[in-house]
Amino acid sequence: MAESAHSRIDLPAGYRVGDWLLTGPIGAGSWGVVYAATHATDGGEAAVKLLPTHLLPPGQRASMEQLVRREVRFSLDTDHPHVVPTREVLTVHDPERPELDGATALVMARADGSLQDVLAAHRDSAPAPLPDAGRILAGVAAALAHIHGRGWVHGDLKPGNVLLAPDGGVWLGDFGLTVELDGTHAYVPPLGSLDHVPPEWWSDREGGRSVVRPTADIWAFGVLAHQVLTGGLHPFPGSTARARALAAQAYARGNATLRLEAGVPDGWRELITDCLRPDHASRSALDATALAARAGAPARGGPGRRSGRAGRRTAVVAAAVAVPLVAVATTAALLLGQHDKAASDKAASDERPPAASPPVPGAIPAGSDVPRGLRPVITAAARQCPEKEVTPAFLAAMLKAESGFDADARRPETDEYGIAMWTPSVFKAWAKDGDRDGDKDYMSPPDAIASMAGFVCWLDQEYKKKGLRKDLPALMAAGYRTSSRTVIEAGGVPDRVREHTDRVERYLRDYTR
Ligand SMILES: Nc1ncnc2c1ncn2[C@@H]1O[C@H](COP(=O)(O)OP(=O)(O)OP(=O)(O)O)[C@@H](O)[C@H]1O
Repeated sequence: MAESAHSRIDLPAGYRVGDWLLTGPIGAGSWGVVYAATHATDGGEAAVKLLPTHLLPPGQRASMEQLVRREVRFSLDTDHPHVVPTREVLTVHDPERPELDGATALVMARADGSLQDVLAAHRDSAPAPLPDAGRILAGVAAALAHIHGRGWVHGDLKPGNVLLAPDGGVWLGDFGLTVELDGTHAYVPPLGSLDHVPPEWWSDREGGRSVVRPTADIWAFGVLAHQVLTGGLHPFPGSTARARALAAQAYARGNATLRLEAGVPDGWRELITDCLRPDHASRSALDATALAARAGAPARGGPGRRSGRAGRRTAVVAAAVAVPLVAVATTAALLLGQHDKAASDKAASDERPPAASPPVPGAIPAGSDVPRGLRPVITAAARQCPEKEVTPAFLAAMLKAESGFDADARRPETDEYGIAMWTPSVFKAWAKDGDRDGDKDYMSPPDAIASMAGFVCWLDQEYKKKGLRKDLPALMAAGYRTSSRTVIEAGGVPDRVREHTDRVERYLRDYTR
């Protein structure tokens, strides 16, 4: 299925999608292909995931389109240091390439590679934790806690979906199976990595769809943690993914015991055991918040703590004799077939305590007065702009200064309306359909905020072109109240809007502390 959707996509270097020039393919997944790209004007780097669904047979198209819509929605609405940042979402218009015309393009920050690549590189070494194992797992667990906290389930946690950022950061990616819970569970097509789905995945079906719960991610984390801490070994025996899945089901039925690899450090051993409880009910004692706390707490005696390096090496060598190579499949889906990979790792490891999640620069602080419901809208709007000054905190400061976050604000005497105080005729030139309901309405906060983000982004770029690089937030606020020309001609903030721009700067400082 996936092959037919994107296997014909073969784009030359320099192919343009929006403002992005594709430089070469990175890889392909179940229903998309990912290209490296650079920004046409500022040279910034990105990864562009092209998701063509229109060529699928009608029976598959509807459900794939739904998955793509969810992936886009989740990606735009999520802002977390351990979730791959999405810059913008575009639609490809290229009638000369029917295989691509109409495809969704997800523009993401570009990673250097995935955890799967690291495991593959260690496949011929003796089983041992990957360098940085604790930090990687703490990052993944923090991402899961965030995702679950917002009422979603990732649904496809596996090493291939853990991306490693150029600065060493850890990002969870690929939200193709990510789904918002409806109460305690949700339904998705029966897709997923056979090596990472929980035992109940095979039987818990309704109308041909799998029931998915947060505990499915917890199970997948247990498998992934075992792989990371052993250089790739799956916790269940078997030379193929299907054999390992059968072994996991035998364990879930009580016909086999869980035998983790001997070299898994003690604290992690207990955590992995809790993640791999045999059924949803017993696993649900561990939620993702507790998982993240335990995965990120080596200094307090949590999983990362371990006796001396020499002791670990002895255990690892013993394990290497007892358990030769266990193949690890990274297959994407039942629908796609499988490929196996043997994996193991160097005996030496450097398990550093995980760094605490750094605050995202420019994010809206948790305790601020920005209305909760607006935060994802503002965050998604800021993401549409590649300029570093256009942050969620800046847009929030602008909205507070413009309307005090009042969606019904009106100033008829100056012809300004709504949360972003748009003048209707000006709005028309910048209008975006932020809530994607088919129209663009300055009284709709998502439309007004997305349009504001687009306008201030353009202002920022105009100022930079003219060599105005200082106090850009104040200049954007001034340009929004007057015009870019007024600000450029004044060479700074015109006096008549100084009071307003001071307010924006003050709010921005409050949100940046
Ligand atoms: N932001 C990114 N930066 C760099 N590489 C990426 C990025 N996102 C995905 N990739 C890489 O692109 C390839 C395809 O990724 P994609 O998420 O489409 O599929 P997958 O996770 O490999 O498979 P599946 O979709 O079947 O689960 C993978 O090799 C992945 O590591």
